[in-house]
Amino acid sequence: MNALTDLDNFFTASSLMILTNSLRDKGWCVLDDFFSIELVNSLMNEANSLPDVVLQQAGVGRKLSHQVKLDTRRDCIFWIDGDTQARRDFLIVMGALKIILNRSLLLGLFDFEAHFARYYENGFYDKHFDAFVGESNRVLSTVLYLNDTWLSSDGGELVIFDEYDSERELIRVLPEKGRFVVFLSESFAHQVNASKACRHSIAGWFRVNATNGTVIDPDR
Ligand SMILES: O=C(O)CCC(=O)C(=O)O
Ligand SMILES: [Fe+2]
Repeated sequence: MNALTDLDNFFTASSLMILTNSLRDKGWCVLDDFFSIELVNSLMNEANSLPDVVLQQAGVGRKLSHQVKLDTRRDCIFWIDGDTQARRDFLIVMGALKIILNRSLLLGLFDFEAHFARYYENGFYDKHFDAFVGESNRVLSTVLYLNDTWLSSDGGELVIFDEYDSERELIRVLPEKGRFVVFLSESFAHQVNASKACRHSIAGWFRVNATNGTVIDPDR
């Protein structure tokens, strides 16, 4: 994959337009075929071949308030560093997207963090926000779905709720291969319905820098 010489090469002009317009107008977007199928395939191979022992039970809260709570969240995760070509490629592409989004929406995004997520049968994630106003530096949430096939009977939908009425369902997204979801982290409550098959995805967050007088960012 090329270095970041020509940012737009990774994406089609039309999908970038849909993404930026939707984020500006609604604050969320669902796109199919946003990434090349080669990249999605190699990420799926990686997700599939990660052995159970390297995955960690996902928790809620950050740093000192981090806790594993199996009654609210049941998925296993593996943070993505540039350890393999596919992971490096994904981070490069998301870095390109960060620059494009900063140029078109002036979001001031600073970095991107992401993990593979595996929801085994009966895995779920209760309704939550990825960020709380004034408490987090996560600005944009992203999810890329990897499973080669997904039937509606497999469940595992991502449900996004209305930003002004968090009881009202806005959209239900089936985790179909290559589907990419982006939404404002502080604005939209969402949940993952119980999955009846093993569900593979990459969840990621674009963040702003939270360095202040006492704490240096980045930190997880
Ligand atoms: O996998 C999904 O559809 C969403 C996951 C999620 O909400 C999260 O990891 O915070
Ligand atoms: Fe989330």
